[in-house]
Amino acid sequence: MKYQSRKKAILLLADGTIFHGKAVGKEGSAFGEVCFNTGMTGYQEIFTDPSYYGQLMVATNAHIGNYGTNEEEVESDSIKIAGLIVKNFSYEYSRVMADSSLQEFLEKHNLLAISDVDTRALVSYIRDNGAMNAVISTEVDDIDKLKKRLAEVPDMKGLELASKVSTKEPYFYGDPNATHKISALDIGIKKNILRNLASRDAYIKVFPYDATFAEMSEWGPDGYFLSNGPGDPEPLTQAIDTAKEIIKRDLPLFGICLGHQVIALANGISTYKMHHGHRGINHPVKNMVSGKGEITSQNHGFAINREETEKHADVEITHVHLNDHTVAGIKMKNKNCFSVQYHPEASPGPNDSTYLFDQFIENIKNAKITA
Ligand SMILES: NC(=O)CC[C@H](N)C(=O)O
Repeated sequence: MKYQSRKKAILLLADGTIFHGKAVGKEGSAFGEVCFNTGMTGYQEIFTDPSYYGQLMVATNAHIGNYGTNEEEVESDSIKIAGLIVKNFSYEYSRVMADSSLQEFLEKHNLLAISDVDTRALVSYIRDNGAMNAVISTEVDDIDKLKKRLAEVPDMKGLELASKVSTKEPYFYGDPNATHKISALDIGIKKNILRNLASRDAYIKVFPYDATFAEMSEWGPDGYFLSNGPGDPEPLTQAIDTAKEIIKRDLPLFGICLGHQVIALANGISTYKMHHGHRGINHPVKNMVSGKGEITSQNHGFAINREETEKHADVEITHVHLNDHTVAGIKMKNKNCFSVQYHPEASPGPNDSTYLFDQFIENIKNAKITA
């Protein structure tokens, strides 16, 4: 499509600020919470990551689309972001492994994207003013109408979204003859987590977001996993109860991101909405046990309360985010339970934290020995 022929588009923030751009292809309006990701690569994985459900994603990388898309590089079966905001959109692409252009991929999934936005100014605006609801739209002639519709979009704080992305029915993943059986609660699970578990000799049964402990334990799993996912963790009352039941019985439990927040809530530690969150693939984390640094992939807008965690008798902080000293990982002192706020299954990398999957499998093996 010719640059000149593209329709005008805007990004309107909830505080009334407007950024100008052009429609990439499709016309219309898309609403959500605006957030930015600083990763230089991995756009297709980001768009399909269920944790982004309900969010308008700004890519800080100045060129998006230039390496096309590949059917296999998805974290779920559809695009989960609510809309896309970029600086330069590449209609052309070049990569041996690519099977289509990003434009075709967006069209197939019916996603609204706008380009030619001053994303550097936009990102520093979000950094200064915090994450907020916004709309991207080609309906630029009636801003007041857009403002009214935007005012009706619910706040991310308090929003339960896991039910929108979770599987409706339980399903199995991996080799049925694998050594370890794991029950995973799908509150927005990424495919690469399942790949990481299955590649460590595990067979996984994935359950809907509201599965009870009785349902998850019925097939006799060796360990339990709580996934990443979108929205505020606090309204996930059933998931929190299920976590409590697993913890009470001291069964092997591992949680990632939203799953980590659910484990904290199950321990009575509160969560809060961050100013603008962490989204990128170069976030520095310190492992407080080994003293080593890890470069990690992150994607979260909520975090667990650090003071409450420090004071907690049964919970220990194992990982800290080095930019803002928020809690990046915990373990329970006398239970077989640990979790991280970041993404050890990062794809594309970094792969510094994949040892956490090995640790989970070790925990499962040890529990089998002592059982
Ligand atoms: N990646 C995730 O699991 C994100 C968890 C949660 N929705 C948050 O924004 O903090």
